[in-house]
Amino acid sequence: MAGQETTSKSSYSMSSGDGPNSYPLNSNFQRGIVEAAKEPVRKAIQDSLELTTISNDTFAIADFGCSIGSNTLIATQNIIEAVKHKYHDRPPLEFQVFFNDLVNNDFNTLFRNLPPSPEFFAAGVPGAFQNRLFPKASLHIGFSSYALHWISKVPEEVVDSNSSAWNKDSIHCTGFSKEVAMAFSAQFRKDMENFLNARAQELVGGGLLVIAMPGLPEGTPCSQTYYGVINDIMGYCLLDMVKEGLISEEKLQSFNLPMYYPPINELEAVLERNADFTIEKIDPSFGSNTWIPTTPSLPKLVTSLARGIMGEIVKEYFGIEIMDSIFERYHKKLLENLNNYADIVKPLGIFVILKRKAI
Ligand SMILES: C[S@@+](CC[C@H](N)C(=O)[O-])C[C@H]1O[C@@H](n2cnc3c(N)ncnc32)[C@H](O)[C@@H]1O
Repeated sequence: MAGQETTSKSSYSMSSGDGPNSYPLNSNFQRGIVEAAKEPVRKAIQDSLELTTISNDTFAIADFGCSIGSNTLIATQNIIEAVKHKYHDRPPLEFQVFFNDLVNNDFNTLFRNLPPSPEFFAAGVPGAFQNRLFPKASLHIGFSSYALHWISKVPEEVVDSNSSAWNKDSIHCTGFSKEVAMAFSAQFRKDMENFLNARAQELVGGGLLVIAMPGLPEGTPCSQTYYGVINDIMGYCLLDMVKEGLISEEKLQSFNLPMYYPPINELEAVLERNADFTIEKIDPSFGSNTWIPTTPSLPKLVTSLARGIMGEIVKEYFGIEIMDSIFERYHKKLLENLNNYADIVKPLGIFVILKRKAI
């Protein structure tokens, strides 16, 4: 739709700074994932990392979609410890850690929170991870946690009122027509292929690519998962605000979240099609213990999670003046409907270890 504002741009990032609504203070769930990844990452480094040489004794690690808070620092520190342990009997390594995220990411806050004397050389690498970001064969380990479900853009047909895949009825998940779901799925497939192709060029032979991301168990509709609930509640709040005349219907109709939670079989199919990596491990029910059960504190936790993730998008699209009102409604709706969520499938993660084939 020429000239119409849509959410199809790819410049959104997590809520910046370190204030009460920022991503660093609202990402405990993601921290649980990074902590759960510690042991399988250690094991993969011990058993599967297969480097013939490490030139200049320099070991390069990149975190794709690192965001702002301490989660990326925990994840990269865990990798460094495991690599040091594996190579303890060779000359000491120097570590270089590259923190990648979109250009709008608040890299300043990230770098301000580095430990005073980090045992690595740190660098920020801005740009979309669907593209090449590093020279050929220059990385030993790539890592990405809870970032690859962000697709590079909302598919064009989804915001085109002339298309059968025009999504005017739902911001995400419940209410998606078959055509809308197919458009999101195709965009995810394309983005994931680009991500894998770029990393295949950047990793050395025998290097590892570690991925943790949300996904859906086979046969489970998104609406029956916490991921679906988180996004659908936002949709219901926005709809209420349309009814009250606080935002226009047209504005809501063109709003979509650039996210896709792949069913496990869709992700597996993309991984298997890639000829450059061997699949060392796929765990389709990863990290579910990091979630707390349905308790009265859940609405607060989920609201803070949703604000950390969706806050910037909502602010940019609907304006800063309605932010507090939206998230107050969000919290209230969760409280009112708590009983409806008792049977919702816990958030499930997918954990993948890939090894770059010899080049
Ligand atoms: C939910 S956060 C996860 C951050 C961090 N890995 C963690 O575990 O806390 C997802 C991050 O992915 C980033 N992201 C989304 N799309 C991206 C892209 N195409 N390229 C690079 N980063 C991207 C977002 O800006 C955001 O910081």
